[in-house]
Amino acid sequence: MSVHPRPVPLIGDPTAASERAADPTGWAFDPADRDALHRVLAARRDVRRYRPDPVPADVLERVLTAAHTAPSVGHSQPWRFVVVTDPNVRDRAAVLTDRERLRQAAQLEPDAARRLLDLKLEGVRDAPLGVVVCCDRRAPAAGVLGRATYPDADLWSCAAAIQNLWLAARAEGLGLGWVTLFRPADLAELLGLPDGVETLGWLCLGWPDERPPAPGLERAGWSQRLPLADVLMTDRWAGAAPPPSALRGPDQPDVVAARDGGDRLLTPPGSLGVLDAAVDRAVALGRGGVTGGVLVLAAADHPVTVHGVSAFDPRVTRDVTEAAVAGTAVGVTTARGAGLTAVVVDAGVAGGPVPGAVGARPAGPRGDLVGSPAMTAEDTTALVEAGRALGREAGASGLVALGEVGVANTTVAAALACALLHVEPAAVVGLGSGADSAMLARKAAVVTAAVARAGVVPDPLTALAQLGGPELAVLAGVALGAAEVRAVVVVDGFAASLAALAAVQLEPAVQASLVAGQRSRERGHDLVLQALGCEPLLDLRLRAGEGVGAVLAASLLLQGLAVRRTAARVDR
Ligand SMILES: O=C(O)c1ccc[n+]([C@@H]2O[C@H](COP(=O)([O-])O)[C@@H](O)[C@H]2O)c1
Ligand SMILES: Cc1cc2nc[nH]c2cc1C
Repeated sequence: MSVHPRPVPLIGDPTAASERAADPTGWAFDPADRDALHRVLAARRDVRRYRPDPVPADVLERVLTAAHTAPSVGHSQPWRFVVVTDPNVRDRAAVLTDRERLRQAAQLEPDAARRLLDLKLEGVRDAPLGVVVCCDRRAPAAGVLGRATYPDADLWSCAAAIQNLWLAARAEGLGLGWVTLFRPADLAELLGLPDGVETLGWLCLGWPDERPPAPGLERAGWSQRLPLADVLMTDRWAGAAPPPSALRGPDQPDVVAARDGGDRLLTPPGSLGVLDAAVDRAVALGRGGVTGGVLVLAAADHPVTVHGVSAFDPRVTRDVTEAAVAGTAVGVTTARGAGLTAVVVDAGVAGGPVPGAVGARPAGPRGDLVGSPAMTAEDTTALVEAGRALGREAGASGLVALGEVGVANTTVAAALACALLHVEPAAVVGLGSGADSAMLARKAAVVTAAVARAGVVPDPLTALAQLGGPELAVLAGVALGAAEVRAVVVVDGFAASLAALAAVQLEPAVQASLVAGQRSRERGHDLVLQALGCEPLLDLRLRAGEGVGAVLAASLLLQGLAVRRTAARVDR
């Protein structure tokens, strides 16, 4: 293997993963600078008394620049600083605080009220400058990275700007007092703020006429700084039960080592995109050396076919399964081309056991979902366990691809999706192997009725028993067993992905073993991939089932692993 000088980017971070690994602490400031930072943090005070002397423009610009250097959600920089020097505005603001002070005191018990009135809270009148930090909230939260989930993160960003301003002011010897004794609407009106712009209060800024060694409220006995231990918890809220889990994802050093390995190739880091992420995953699991794998193809029929929900006769399930055993069905043929072997599992094909297939068939009654559960709880558990054993075995040496065949199982999968994802049938009912609009409407009605019959579904095993199917129970088990032995599990289309999702809901660490092979043509598949947190390698609008997408992706992954093993390296 050839070794080349490391291509150093001309822009951005020039450091190499090897340098960072050799000295993880190499980004630190020297101890004197670090200690200075901590001195500033400890000496920051809320100042309420000021000298009237002006703040020089260059000093003001430094502290405002510090504020503007703050972190912000999605780099949205939502802060706007209104620097108030006009005595008219300042005096009117001071009146507002006078009012609120008395109103707040009136809410308190008499003694507490007197203590509050003893405090000098406003400082607005004495400070030469007022800085009103405003948050411009007019951009829709969903458009800002990180704000769709935490809509108030823009306000927190402004609070971070205030903290920066405060610390920078302290380093200059300036005092700052953060006053929130305002009705926000009053302050907004005083400053003429447009709708959608909110204030975070008024910052008094100027040379301090007090140099408090400790926080004023602490000295006045309102409160004490709590010991750090009182506010610190580890992993979970104190007293909360740990989640039961038998499996673990790869250790963090292995995750980082996988990325380091990628960084040593003669190519820009992550240049293979989604494939690189999948390769990293495999390497972190200790599977960087794999050169093959197994397609586990699970087959079953479904009583729900009586409702006219598939474009095909149920007999097709058996035909495909027999062809798979013979090595000629589309899925196993594709697997062979990809360098994978196949294990065909008969998880309940109608017409009796399929010769040559591994048998893992339900013993008890099967239901049509609408009138009765898909299968019994005992059968569900047994099938998951049978799958688990197969997964362990298949995963011992290589990749494990999940494939299924079962006429009408896109209806089954849609019902299972409703239970596992808490979504409406309309979001997950799709064309399957070729429904028309009338059949789509029947599928939606069947799924709706099935979900209503099943009622509240407390856990994934119950979901599989009530609204799933035997091939999906087997595949959920395969994912569990393969993850147990740290194999990479390549997931196929809609139904196979729901089996993987059931496994993840049973054991969250399974997710670390998953690679989404593809985004299929089926309507609800993307929602399932989102819930899995997996970006698919391929998007070919496949609707072949049988693990076709999984093995095509597995082939790509094997190529990616070979590249990772054999491509030119850089020297550091
Ligand atoms: O993988 C998919 O997302 C996918 C999408 C549509 C159809 N299928 C296959 O088609 C069959 C189910 O389709 P259907 O219309 O009978 O529910 C089943 O055998 C699946 O393997 C698979
Ligand atoms: C022919 C046929 C082959 C399949 N393979 C997986 N699902 C299938 C559905 C049909 C209908």
